[in-house]
Amino acid sequence: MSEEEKNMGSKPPVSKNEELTVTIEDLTYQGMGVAKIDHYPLFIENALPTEKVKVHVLKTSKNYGFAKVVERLTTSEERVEVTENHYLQTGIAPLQHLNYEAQLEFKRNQISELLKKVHLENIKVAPTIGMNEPYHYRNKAQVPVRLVNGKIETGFFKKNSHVFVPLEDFLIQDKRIDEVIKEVRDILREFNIEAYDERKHSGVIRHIMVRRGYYTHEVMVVLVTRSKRLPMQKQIVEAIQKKCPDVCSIIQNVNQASTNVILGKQNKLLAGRKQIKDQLNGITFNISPQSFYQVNPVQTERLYQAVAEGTNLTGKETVIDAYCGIGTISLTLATKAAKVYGVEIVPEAVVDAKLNAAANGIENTQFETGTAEEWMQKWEEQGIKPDVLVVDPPRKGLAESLIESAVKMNPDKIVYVSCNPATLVRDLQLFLGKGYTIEQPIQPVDQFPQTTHVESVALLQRTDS
Ligand SMILES: C[S@@+](CC[C@H](N)C(=O)[O-])C[C@H]1O[C@@H](n2cnc3c(N)ncnc32)[C@H](O)[C@@H]1O
Repeated sequence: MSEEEKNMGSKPPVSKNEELTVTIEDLTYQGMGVAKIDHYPLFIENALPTEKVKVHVLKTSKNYGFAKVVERLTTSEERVEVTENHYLQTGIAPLQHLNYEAQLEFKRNQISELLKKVHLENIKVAPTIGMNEPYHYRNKAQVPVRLVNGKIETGFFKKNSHVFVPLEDFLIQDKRIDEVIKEVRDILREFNIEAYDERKHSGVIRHIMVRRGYYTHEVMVVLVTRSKRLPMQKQIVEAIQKKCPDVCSIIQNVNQASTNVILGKQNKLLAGRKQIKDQLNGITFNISPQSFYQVNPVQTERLYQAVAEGTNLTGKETVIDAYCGIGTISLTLATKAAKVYGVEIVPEAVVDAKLNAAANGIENTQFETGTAEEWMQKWEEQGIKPDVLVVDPPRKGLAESLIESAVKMNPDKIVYVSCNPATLVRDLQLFLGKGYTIEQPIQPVDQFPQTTHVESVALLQRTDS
């Protein structure tokens, strides 16, 4: 039994409001410092391994507690001095205080540690591919709009609270997106448009969403409203077009539900086009408001290059791209394959994927709307035999049923693109038990600098191939 397990159930060795001096031993996957008092973990924001800190205990439970730094007594060599605490407090940039080299290592290490836990330390993890400029990279922003001191503001909420922090520089968003948000906010102020009030479920504007093409510079503005009607619609649209000539799509999205989900189902095109365009590795993509599109274009090109290297296509292969979004991976691979099948659950994204294939003159793709689980089974029953399967699931990873269909289809290679190392390692174990092996290091690619998110690519190969 470990010391932690022995302590479980006994009274915590610290109590709320106590002040004590501790040394940080570790960093959690959420970027919090960990200090141990008699093996009892205290989680502390803005504290890095090796640092000695005086802390105030905020909360204790049976097995762990939370504390905040009162004074930092020693400073880690890996610390970046942060003058603006908002990005840590709102969770926009929970690793902002850790230097970038150390962030990249933190991400690589997360995957290695998870592999070690399940005795797969023989699988290597390559150094994380990082960015030269790890700020202002996001091509999409979804910013809440609230009334603060009688004024409409855009910003973010402090973590786990209803405290709203107005912001103008969002640190990790494309700078032009920040400017457009400010312009739109000012226009909403000018026309006295009401901000959403979540307690009363009243008001008009809930969020401003902005997307910008990295290569095309085309901008989409989505005004997410609680009400079906957008007062002063014509004037607002004209003002946005006048102030921001790069905006080529203005959409109203209606979300009447009391929910944290940002977008509702209904889009009304107010001006311009329903989609904006962007490019990745020389291929043009149309992007609708609801469609998933990787948020870091510079790193996405590197991510997709890692996928393409893993597949090592010769032009003869049949490929399945499960969880294909708007077909970005499918179309990247289609020029090097005989046929690519894609499946995606969001209908708008499938419309985009088909449009994208046509717009790029790519004729060897077939996109289906539905769940990857159901379509993998259908394709398996239809006798489709992929040489390569690419999976790029959401954080929850793969369903066991999909893994079963995949194994029955017996592809030579499975390229697993993951945004969650925990589910990646869980799923890899299942494939390893079913005739697949991993010979090449897993490749992390830093899609989300300053945050704790970890993206990586793993290549599974059939043992008898
Ligand atoms: C991480 S994204 C990857 C998209 C695409 N490969 C890319 O790089 O842009 C995952 C995608 O899976 C879709 N999705 C989620 N659950 C799904 C399911 N059960 N079946 C098919 N697609 C699903 C999401 O809508 C999203 O587009």
